[in-house]
Parts: sequence; C-alpha cells; structure tokens
Amino acid sequence: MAKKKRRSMLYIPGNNPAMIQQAGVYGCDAVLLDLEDAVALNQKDAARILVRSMLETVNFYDTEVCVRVNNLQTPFGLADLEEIVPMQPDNIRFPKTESVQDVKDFMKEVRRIEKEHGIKDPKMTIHVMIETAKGVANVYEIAACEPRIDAITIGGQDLTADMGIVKTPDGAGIDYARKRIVMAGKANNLDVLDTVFADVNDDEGLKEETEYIKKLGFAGKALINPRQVDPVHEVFNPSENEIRKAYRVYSEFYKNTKAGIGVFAIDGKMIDAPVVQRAITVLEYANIDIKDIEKSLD
Ligand SMILES: CC(C)(COP(=O)(O)OP(=O)(O)OC[C@H]1O[C@@H](n2cnc3c(N)ncnc32)[C@H](O)[C@@H]1OP(=O)(O)O)[C@@H](O)C(=O)NCCC(=O)NCCSC(=O)C[C@@](O)(CC(=O)O)C(=O)O
Ligand SMILES: [Mg+2]
Repeated sequence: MAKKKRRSMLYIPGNNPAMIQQAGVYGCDAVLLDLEDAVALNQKDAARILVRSMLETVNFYDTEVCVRVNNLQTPFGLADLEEIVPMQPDNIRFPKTESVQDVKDFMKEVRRIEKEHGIKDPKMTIHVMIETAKGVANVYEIAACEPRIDAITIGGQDLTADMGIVKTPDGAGIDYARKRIVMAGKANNLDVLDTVFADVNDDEGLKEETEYIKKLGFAGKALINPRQVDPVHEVFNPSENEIRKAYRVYSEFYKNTKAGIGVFAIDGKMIDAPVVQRAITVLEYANIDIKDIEKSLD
C-alpha cells in the first residue's frame, strides 16, 4: 500500500464541534484535533469529552485523524489519555517532548490503558513534538526511543517562546532546530512535519515557507485554517514536468534493470539508485503506482 501523505495537517480546536464535524471535507491529509493550546483552561474537560464523542460519530472519510493531548506535567494530560487512547485515533501527538523519559512516561500510560481496554494489537502511532531548546538538544535520542513513533514535528511558536526570541518570517531563529529535527527524523525513518504559519491571510508567505521546508526534507506542515490547505498542496504536489521526468526515469530504470544494467544515462545525465528513488517519491506524490508503469512495459 502507498505511504500515507502528510502534506497538510489541520489543527482544529477540540472544543469546536462545528469545525470538527466538517473535518472530513477540508481536503487536508490529516486533522489534528487539539486538546492542548487551542483550548482555554476552563474548556479542557468539555473539549476532551467532545473529541471522544466526535471520534465515535464523525465520518472523517480517508483523512488521517490525530489527537493532540496535553503534556503529562499538566493536570490534563493523563485524563486526556484515559479518554482518547481507548478510541484509537490514527495517532496521538505528545506536545513539548523534551527527553526519552518523557516518551517513556507517556508510553507507559498509553500501554496500560490499551491493556485495560483489551486492545491487543494497537495500530495507533505516536507523533512527538519538539518545542523547547531541551527537546531540540535531545532530539536524536527521542526520535530513536520508541518504535510506535512514526512522525516528529517542530512546534515553532513554543520553541521561539522558550528561546526568548521572536518568530520572524525568515525563520532564522528556528532554522538550526528545523535542520536538526529533519536529520533525527530521517535517521529513524520518520515523517518530519513542520510548524504552523500564523498569518492566515498571507498565501504568498505560506507558499514561500513551504517551498523552503520542502527543500529541507519535511513531509508536510501543520496548518491552522482550511484556507491554507490548497497553497501547501500546490507546493508539495509535483509539477507536470517533474511527473513526466520521473515517469521516464522509472520506465528506463525498469527496462535497464531487466537487461542487467544498473547505471545508465538519460539525455547525458547519469541515472543511478538515488535518482530512481527520488523519481519514485515524485510518482508517489502524484498518486502513480510504479506497478502500473511496470505492467505497461511487460
Ligand atoms: C486562526 C483563526 C483564529 C482565524 O480565524 P478566522 O475567523 O479569521 O478564520 P476564517 O478564515 O474567517 O474562517 C473561515 C471558515 O473556516 C472555519 N475555520 C477556521 N479555522 C478553522 C480550523 N482550524 N479548522 C476548521 N475550520 C476552521 C471558520 O469557522 C469559518 O467557517 P464558517 O463560519 O462556516 O465560514 C482560526 O482559523 C483558528 O482558530 N484556527 C485554529 C487555531 C489553532 O488550532 N491553534 C492551535 C494550534 S497551533 C499551536 O498550538 C502552536 C504549535 O504548538 C503548533 C505547531 O506548530 O504544530 C507551536 O508551538 O508552534
Ligand atoms: Mg506548541
């Protein structure tokens, strides 16, 4: 099965039933039902109950569903897990993860709750959020410490607050963190996801930032408004020209492999395994199954 795309992950405040009800139709790859910073302190209990009931009743179609719980250091984190883990959304986000011990503490509770509810073969995966300088420092160990982690993400708003700096449009203050988190994620075969772009009226700025983080290796971006979905997809979706080139590279690779040739040239440019791998990634983003290309050549 093709790997799920995570180009766009839309935060929806967990205390807003009207927004959650629409979650399956925004066209984003994933929704992040938020019990953490989008929810006021006096709404935390209501939001938790609402999100649980929405997980039972709403049709999310093929949109991936992730719930962001509160950190276990807060009075809400454990209650969030007790309510949400039995519902087994596709994934749970651990915010402000700073150490391997934080992940262990979370997972101990997740596993206990799953056991108590007779969940034997849990499919729910974990997203860790790196949002403090300490988390950035420990990110390599965090990314490697738990097999159920399948994505890692930077929280730029909290990180800049923790560092005592302003989040500028050029992202200068979080550039090192972005690059370090990408390497830690890639080293552990995780999807690496970028932080939100706060100005919902600045499509050009959003696209520019998305172009940049795509070049760094991020698989997608967290969003705060449905209007941000299309601009982000526009950047992540390959152009017609890129698709045509990738199709040609894969076709030639397939034919050459059958003839026992490992490296060859197209228009004078060497095509080897990494080039083929990049072509396969483009084809995946264009929803083209390489098996169909192979069949057309057999
Ligand atoms: C930004 C704004 C107030 C703008 O309001 P506006 O009113 O100007 O929006 P409009 O465009 O006018 O809305 C038009 C229509 O869309 C509907 N609509 C709007 N937003 C929707 C949505 N999100 N989901 C579904 N529906 C939506 C709306 O209801 C209306 O529907 P209708 O009336 O029917 O036409 C609003 O969007 C909003 O609240 N966003 C969510 C904010 C949020 O979740 N923050 C927490 C996550 S970040 C964080 O925690 C930092 C982080 O942790 C994260 C990290 O990086 O990962 C870190 O540290 O960095
Ligand atoms: Mg945050």
